[in-house]
Amino acid sequence: MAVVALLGDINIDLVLDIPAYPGEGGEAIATGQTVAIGGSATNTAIALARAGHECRLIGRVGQDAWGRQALSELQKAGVSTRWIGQDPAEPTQLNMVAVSATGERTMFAYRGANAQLSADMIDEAALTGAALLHLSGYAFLQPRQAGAALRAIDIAEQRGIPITLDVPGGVVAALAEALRPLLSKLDTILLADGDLPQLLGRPRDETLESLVADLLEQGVKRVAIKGHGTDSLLRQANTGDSAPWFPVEVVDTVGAGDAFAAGHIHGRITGLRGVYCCRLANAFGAVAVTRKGAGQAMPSLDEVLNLMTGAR
Ligand SMILES: OC[C@H]1O[C@H](O)[C@H](O)[C@@H]1O
Repeated sequence: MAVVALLGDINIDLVLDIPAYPGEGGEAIATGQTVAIGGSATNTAIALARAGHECRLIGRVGQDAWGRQALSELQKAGVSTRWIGQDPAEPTQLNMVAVSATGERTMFAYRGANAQLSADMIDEAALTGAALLHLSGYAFLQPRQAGAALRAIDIAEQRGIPITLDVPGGVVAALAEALRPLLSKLDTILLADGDLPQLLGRPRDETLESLVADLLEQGVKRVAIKGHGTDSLLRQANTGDSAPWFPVEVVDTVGAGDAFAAGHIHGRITGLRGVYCCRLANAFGAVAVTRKGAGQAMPSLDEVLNLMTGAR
């Protein structure tokens, strides 16, 4: 198995179950709650570690109980915490996540220690021997953390390490300006089709094919379009692959995109063809949505393979 370096948020998610999203100014009574580890890059790291890869997570937590819980859960999942700093001034990021009965989520975040990761904190050793560097788009929301992500990208580029970037749902408007100059550096970008126009600053009615073609012209080598109830796609310069979504019962979509990214990365670093990367990504995502929470909902490889082969 391979070494994967990942950079992004390390959070504690407080997930509240609500019957339906009440709309602005409305009120909802929670019917249940879960407190567990989350953060987009963190979730992907947990899924890849469960698939047997050596995952080195680069990030920052607070010197507090949430930070200690996060480090302990990461270690239990087999993720290396050697490159995670403990910030003396800022708390670990706490995310309030409201999940409705249909599994859709709304998040409220205080970024805390994550946003304190800076370029000078990036230790080149974290990328030594890495088959891939994976970044979460959330890392580009705050200038200091974005500087750290850019430093990691520079190191990866110098060493010829492929870079993957996940664009989380709901934040593309805030990220587009920061992400556009990076496109030519990416091996793979993973995003939802609905986020493409905003990422590229193009009209909403433009076809998916022309938007993907634009991304490829800008130098991204592979564009992975997340399916959720629909086919997922993988486009490269001369080829395109797709795979159908798995019809599972959706309990909670938090972390689904992170699991999807893990499936693609697992396929990529184990040398699988594009169509199998798509299938794996769908299966990782599908298992994740059948369970509550993010980090703890990340699937094992056995669960993924059972879903793909129809085993019970
Ligand atoms: O992608 C899901 C993650 O995004 C947010 O950062 C939450 O922490 C959650 O775990």
